[in-house]
Amino acid sequence: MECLYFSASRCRSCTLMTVPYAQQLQSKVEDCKRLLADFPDLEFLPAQASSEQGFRNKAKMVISGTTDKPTIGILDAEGRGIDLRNCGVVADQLRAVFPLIERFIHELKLIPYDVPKRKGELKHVILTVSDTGSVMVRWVLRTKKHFVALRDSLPQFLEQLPRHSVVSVNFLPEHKAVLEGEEEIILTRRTTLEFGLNGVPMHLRPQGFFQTNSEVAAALYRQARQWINDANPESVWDLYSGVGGFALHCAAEDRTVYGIETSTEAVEAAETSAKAMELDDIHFKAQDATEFALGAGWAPEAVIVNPPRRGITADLSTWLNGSDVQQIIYSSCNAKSLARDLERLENYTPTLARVMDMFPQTNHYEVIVKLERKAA
Ligand SMILES: C[S@@+](CC[C@H](N)C(=O)[O-])C[C@H]1O[C@@H](n2cnc3c(N)ncnc32)[C@H](O)[C@@H]1O
Repeated sequence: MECLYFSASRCRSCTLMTVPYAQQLQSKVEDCKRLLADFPDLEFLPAQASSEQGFRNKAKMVISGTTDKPTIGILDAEGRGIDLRNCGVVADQLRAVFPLIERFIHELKLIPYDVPKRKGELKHVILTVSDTGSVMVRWVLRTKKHFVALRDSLPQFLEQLPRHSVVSVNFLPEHKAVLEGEEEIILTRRTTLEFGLNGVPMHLRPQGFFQTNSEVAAALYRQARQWINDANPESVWDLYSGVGGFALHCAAEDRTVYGIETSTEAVEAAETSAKAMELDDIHFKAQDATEFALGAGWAPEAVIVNPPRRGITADLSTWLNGSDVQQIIYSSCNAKSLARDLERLENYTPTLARVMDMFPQTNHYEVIVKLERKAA
């Protein structure tokens, strides 16, 4: 893919930008095979490719420059803004929102935050687009100074956005290299962005986690659903369930499903989906995954885990080894911690793996692995 920002050295985030896509995919599969080389029975299914461009459903943009001439993009090493509004990996529907952001910065006289001087108000805009085309816009402000202006202009702003869009304001008062603060005020009546991956309604709240590549996320959930349905377990736990993507895809008649996740907001979002799908034997709980497993007093037939980059805890691996769980599906965005965890899961044989290219143009990838319990 051609990127003028990359060739002009204005942005180097996409480290593989000059590598042909087929080669990128092949080297990710090779990297994954190398990291999982200690599991000789592991068969790799063909990798799931992604679109090369416009695949990111989320854009996290730093606002800098001035009210008259804001930059929407990143900061250079000195903390000055670099405009990246034509970034090719961001979804077209999000790029279409940038001119509107600029217009509202002008019209409402919003003052971009100046990092070196530690002055100004508007720090970032964080945008997400759902697969149905609705958009979530989050304005990240230093203080409440511009809040009323943003709130009062909401009707005009919403008029320019796709239907069912969500708008919020987040406050990040500290001078910190983070993207957002804890306090968030949702301005729209609608509080969640609705996705419909594979026809399954999923809801994202402003501070929640959602896979950043909708096309590949849909393929990931289909893969997990297929493996679960092949084994047809009566009970499934989805640990680290987020807004419930795996759990909701694997729900079926005569199957009990639990989704366990620490974020209460994500759990509420998952419950909204379950209600909309009229599923009764699916249960979401806000709890630490290891704590839940160790304290449950029973084990399901199958467990899905999709932890953050650090992987699952040693205690959870130990518990799984000693349980009656017959099948584990492990979806990981870090094959190194995955390799460590598969080693610890000594009572299971990893049998199938599939690289899912969630993050094209970078070295990162998701991989999903199926494990079967070894015969006693
Ligand atoms: C990689 S995301 C996966 C989310 C979800 N499975 C999906 O497909 O979108 C990891 C999730 O684990 C949650 N999490 C982090 N630590 C946790 C813990 N100790 N116990 C349970 N969930 C946790 C995070 O809030 C996040 O939603």
